[in-house]
Amino acid sequence: MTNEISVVIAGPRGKMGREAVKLVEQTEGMKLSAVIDRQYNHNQLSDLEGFNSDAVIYTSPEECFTTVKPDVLVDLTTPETGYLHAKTALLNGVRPVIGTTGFTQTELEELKELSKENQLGTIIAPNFAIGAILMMKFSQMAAKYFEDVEIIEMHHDQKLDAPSGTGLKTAEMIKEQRASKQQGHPDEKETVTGSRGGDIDGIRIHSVRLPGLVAHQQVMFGGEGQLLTIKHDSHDRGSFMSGVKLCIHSVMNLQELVYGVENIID
Ligand SMILES: NC(=O)C1=CN([C@@H]2O[C@H](COP(=O)(O)OP(=O)(O)OC[C@H]3O[C@@H](n4cnc5c(N)ncnc54)[C@H](OP(=O)(O)O)[C@@H]3O)[C@@H](O)[C@H]2O)C=CC1
Ligand SMILES: O=C(O)C1=N[C@H](C(=O)O)C[C@H](O)C1
Repeated sequence: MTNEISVVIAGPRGKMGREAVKLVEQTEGMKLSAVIDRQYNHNQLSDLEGFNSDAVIYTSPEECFTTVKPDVLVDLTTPETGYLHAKTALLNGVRPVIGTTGFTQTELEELKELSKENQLGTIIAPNFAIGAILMMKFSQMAAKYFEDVEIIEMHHDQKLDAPSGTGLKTAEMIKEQRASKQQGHPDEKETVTGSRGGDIDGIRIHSVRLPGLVAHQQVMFGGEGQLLTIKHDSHDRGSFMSGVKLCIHSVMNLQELVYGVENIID
């Protein structure tokens, strides 16, 4: 009989997945029981360069969950795959911790329902870094006093989704705080489509993608004669790992879906 949390990681060869594999392997009380990868079915992770874990690789999430029966799935893949993995996990008694971003509102709602029906915790974490979570919370606070705000999120050029999960969540949190407003001049016109960025209830959001970046965001509030900028930078993916660890522990005690790590740190 062991009290270890049995964890499966999907996307172990990815930039985040590699860090998460190290984290789980190095954390007392957690065991990396298997990984889900679209290649290398039934190999051991240690067959791949850079890994020394004896965790077995599965290409089929269903086979993985029914064979291994883990407690938690940590997904760090792509939007379509992450959604399928989360759904399959919930249907097989496994609690998802989802770092993957880019889910649609309908997908989020569906996972919320499934989580509730199965009384299994799920955490959807647009950003695991404590600094980014605070940036979102501070922005929500500031929105009470400044109604004009624009978000600039900046990421590496391999990112698939735009805007980022963090940018979207920041806008949603600000929206909860401020009255709806269309910003800028009422007659403004874009002479180049997209110049004013995305529009979330009047909040403008701009996505920058450049090699050399990791994950960065600034939230700019403008008022009479003043500008408030709230900014966060992740310079490397180690910044996300304490949040991943917290979520693996927290999801064990949840019976429903929680969207945003800010809801579990308080
Ligand atoms: N919540 C947070 O704090 C953070 C979230 N993220 C999010 O995590 C996700 C992963 O990011 P990152 O590690 O940078 O991305 P990478 O592209 O480096 O890694 C993605 C991994 O997913 C695998 N993958 C892709 N498609 C499939 C598929 N169809 N089935 C199974 N596996 C698949 C890839 O395998 P292959 O090599 O075969 O393509 C790869 O190993 C993104 O959604 C990103 O936005 C990132 C950082 C922080
Ligand atoms: O793809 C990334 O890299 C990141 N994705 C997340 C997001 O979409 O907000 C979190 C962080 O910004 C890094």
